[in-house]
Amino acid sequence: MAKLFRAVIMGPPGSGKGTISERIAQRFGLTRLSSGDFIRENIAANTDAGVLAKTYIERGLLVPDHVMTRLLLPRLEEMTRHSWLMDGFPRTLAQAEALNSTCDLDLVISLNIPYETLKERLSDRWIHPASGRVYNMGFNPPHVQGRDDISGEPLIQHDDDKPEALVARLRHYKDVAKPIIDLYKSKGILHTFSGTETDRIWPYINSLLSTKIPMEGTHRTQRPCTRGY
Ligand SMILES: Nc1nc2c(ncn2[C@H]2C[C@H](O)[C@@H](COP(=O)(O)OP(=O)(O)OP(=O)(O)O)O2)c(=O)[nH]1
Ligand SMILES: Nc1ncnc2c1ncn2[C@@H]1O[C@H](COP(=O)(O)OP(=O)(O)O)[C@@H](O)[C@H]1O
Repeated sequence: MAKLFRAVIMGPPGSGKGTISERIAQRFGLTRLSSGDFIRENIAANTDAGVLAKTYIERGLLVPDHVMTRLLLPRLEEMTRHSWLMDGFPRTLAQAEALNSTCDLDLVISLNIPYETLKERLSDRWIHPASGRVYNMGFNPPHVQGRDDISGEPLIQHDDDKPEALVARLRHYKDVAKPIIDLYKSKGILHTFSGTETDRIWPYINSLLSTKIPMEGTHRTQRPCTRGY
């Protein structure tokens, strides 16, 4: 029987996590989860955690670990029938440890992309906030300028994609990601992909996942997101 599959994708801002997650979700039928989208949904719905999270995001800060885990872990525990890929969580070692005590991950993808490449990409990134679809005016422009391909709704640019904010984000990523990457390496589930172009990295990710993920339509088992099952 097909086994459910749970994975995390990590990488600095602009490394292509959103773009690659979307491809993985389409190709393998995984549910794509994004911590940022989830927080934005909670802010829009005015939940207690959303209101609290907003006060941090507005100041350009990470949402504290206890708020993130309270928001996300119950959601993951509900996903007993879906294979999923998580983007944006864990972002600290404490989050990784909390996830580890709730869920057995099958695989972690870590993207290793040069700084100059990241800077170029992010200055040209546009997003459809409702779906999380990302566009780049050179790499994958929308069919109609400024509009999402599927909904036709307007695209927006995040303030923190500006160059001055980016340097600090990248430095911060390096510091906090190192212990998380070490943790997943020690568990033997880390796969690192390096390069300057998503289209060149994608075939390697695709072939790795083809050997690991049951294809869409074969998700027959139920697997609680709890250790020990
Ligand atoms: N020129 C070029 N642009 C790319 C390539 N791959 C992705 N992009 C574009 C799409 C976006 O506009 C931007 C960043 O990609 P993503 O939003 O997928 O990155 P990621 O989710 O890691 O960023 P985040 O953590 O949300 O800031 O770069 C590539 O190979 N070449
Ligand atoms: N795992 C997380 N831990 C703490 N804060 C988070 C986490 N994921 C998202 N956030 C908060 O939500 C914001 C938006 O997240 P995201 O959409 O991933 O965009 P970005 O990382 O590009 O800022 C982040 O800047 C951060 O404040």
